[in-house]
Amino acid sequence: MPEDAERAARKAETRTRLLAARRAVPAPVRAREAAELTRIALGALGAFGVSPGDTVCGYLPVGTEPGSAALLDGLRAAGCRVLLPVVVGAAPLDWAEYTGPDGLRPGPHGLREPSGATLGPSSVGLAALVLVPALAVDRAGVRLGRGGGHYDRSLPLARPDTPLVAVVRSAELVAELPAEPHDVRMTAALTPSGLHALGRPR
Ligand SMILES: Nc1nc2c(c(=O)[nH]1)N(C=O)[C@@H](CNc1ccc(C(=O)N[C@@H](CCC(=O)O)C(=O)O)cc1)CN2
Ligand SMILES: Nc1ncnc2c1ncn2[C@@H]1O[C@H](COP(=O)(O)OP(=O)(O)OP(=O)(O)O)[C@@H](O)[C@H]1O
Repeated sequence: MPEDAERAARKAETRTRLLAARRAVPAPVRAREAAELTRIALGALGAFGVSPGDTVCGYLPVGTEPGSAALLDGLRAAGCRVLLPVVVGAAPLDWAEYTGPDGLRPGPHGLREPSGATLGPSSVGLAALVLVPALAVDRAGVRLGRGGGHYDRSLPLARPDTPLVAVVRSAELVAELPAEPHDVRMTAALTPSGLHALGRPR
């Protein structure tokens, strides 16, 4: 098998294994982990250089993903403007403001997306912090996502000094993942056991 096809097959297999492991976590454990993620993320805003009035790009978890709407509500209560991704085919992600649970409508892949105006793909460049959904992340900051390449096309539009924080379960922070040239490196991992700096600080 050519090298690329081999790596793609390995990544697909890893995604299947990680999603199955997430599904095996009992709902009460997931809820406890989500509460820890909220506590740790809100406690770390100052360390990330995020102040009231700043914009934070987050995401609404789908299925068994770590995270919660409560984390987004907490960011808003801390005075942040929260943007959520809006999928537009294979283009870089668009973004729209999260105004609370009532301002959402169903999107693709079981996602809920803001029903308000989209702000354009470059609005990720307004973010003081980006919380990035991931299936796994390694110590060097290499992220494994859903396989659509959405975040890899969008994150180059973030400011170079903006922390890019992958949100994962503790077992999903791993020693090494297969890296590709287009992979945008994460600067930290947010897990229910704490925040972990990854790769080289930026
Ligand atoms: N919450 C969240 N939002 C996101 C992403 C993500 O990974 N998580 N994305 C990252 O790029 C983009 C959307 N890409 C996605 C691609 C596939 C699936 C997916 O496989 N959904 C499952 C249902 C969820 C599950 O049970 O795990 C499905 O369609 O069956 C979700 C999002 C932008 N928004
Ligand atoms: N910057 C980019 N420009 C064009 N294509 C890209 C870019 N980044 C990734 N892709 C393409 O997207 C596909 C999926 O990439 P990858 O496996 O890294 O996705 P992922 O990071 O796991 O997914 P996601 O970000 O959607 O969660 C690959 O075919 C890759 O070539």
